[in-house]
Amino acid sequence: MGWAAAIREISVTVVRFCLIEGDGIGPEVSRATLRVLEAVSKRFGIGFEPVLCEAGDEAAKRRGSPLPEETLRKAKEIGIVLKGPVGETAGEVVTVLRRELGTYAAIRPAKTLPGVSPRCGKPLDVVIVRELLEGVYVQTEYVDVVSNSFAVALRVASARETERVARLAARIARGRRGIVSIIHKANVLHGTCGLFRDVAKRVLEEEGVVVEEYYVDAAAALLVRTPERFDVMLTPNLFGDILSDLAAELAGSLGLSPSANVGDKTGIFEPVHGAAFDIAGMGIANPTAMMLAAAMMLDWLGYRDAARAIEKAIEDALASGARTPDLGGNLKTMEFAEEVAKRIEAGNA
Ligand SMILES: NC(=O)c1ccc[n+]([C@@H]2O[C@H](COP(=O)([O-])OP(=O)(O)OC[C@H]3O[C@@H](n4cnc5c(N)ncnc54)[C@H](O)[C@@H]3O)[C@@H](O)[C@H]2O)c1
Ligand SMILES: CC(C)[C@H](C(=O)O)[C@@H](O)C(=O)O
Repeated sequence: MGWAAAIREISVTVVRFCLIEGDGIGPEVSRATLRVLEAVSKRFGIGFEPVLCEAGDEAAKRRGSPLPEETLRKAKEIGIVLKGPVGETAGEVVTVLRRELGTYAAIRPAKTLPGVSPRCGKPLDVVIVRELLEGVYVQTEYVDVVSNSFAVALRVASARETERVARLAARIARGRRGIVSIIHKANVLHGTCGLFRDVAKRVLEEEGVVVEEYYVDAAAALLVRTPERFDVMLTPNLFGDILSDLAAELAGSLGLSPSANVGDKTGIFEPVHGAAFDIAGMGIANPTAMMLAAAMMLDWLGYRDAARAIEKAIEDALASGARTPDLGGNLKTMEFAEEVAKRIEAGNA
């Protein structure tokens, strides 16, 4: 995907990572992704050492906590997490992991892949760069417990976090069309969105990329009407959450988009989608987003060829007509995984 070179360049022979399978379809897309990593291992000789860590709704039932102490300790010690979606406890797992590992930006590509019909009639190819530690995600809320009729949430924006996520967006943009669209709502939220817009604009101009800005409501409409006008979209936390689901679905399916949540030396790689309880246990979930999350992990670690092989095998499988029901096909999750894995093993992806 060409974004990682600017972030980190390390070389390891065995990739040790925490694997959180999660809830709902999480274990299904995780198993499919492990099959693809097995193929990568055969083809490229990279060793993988997934350290199974529990987190999510099931962990809460079994261990009394959605994010057991042991999981948090291992995640911080290893610093690399590949995770499936968790369920209703996401607010106690995902947001805490992001804060504890200091992953300040979510890089969320949404791209219409070969043979996939975009939902808006036009292909989409955008990267959402989402600030990931601030906004309302500081999760500081006050409820008037006496009347139970009033609640207030804190929203945080700092120059420091805005600046580093903007510098990352600029680096990503330089490897693409050189344009960053700042998404905000500074016409109403003069303080928080105003700061985000002003700091981001200054930094992006310093970085020498073309800067555009859009109010988030219009950006949502324009993403559907004229997706080609966007390339890299830099967003505050909550807007990025919403727009990345929209972009993934417009590109073809929520099952297609990965997220690389990166810190200075830590990374959490996950699909954008959730636990999809409505289809869990049916073996029909699209594992592409989680496979692409694994590809982003490899890219970030410096294994460009292996990452590209996963992307190419997915593209080739889709182009050949292999697809899961969300894309109008009838393949099961593991059948699609086999289509991808065999292309990697054969060496023609
Ligand atoms: N990062 C995370 O761990 C994460 C992210 C989002 C939601 N969640 C959690 O997931 C649970 C369900 O959330 P939701 O229903 O709002 O959103 P969702 O993303 O799970 O599902 C929305 C719709 O998209 C479909 N879908 C999602 N992923 C798919 C895939 N890979 N293949 C095919 N179809 C797919 C689902 O079937 C559903 O119709 C909630 O408990 C939520 O808290 C977790
Ligand atoms: C589940 C939730 C905590 C999470 C978020 O809001 O960030 C999810 O929607 C995402 O996009 O990763």
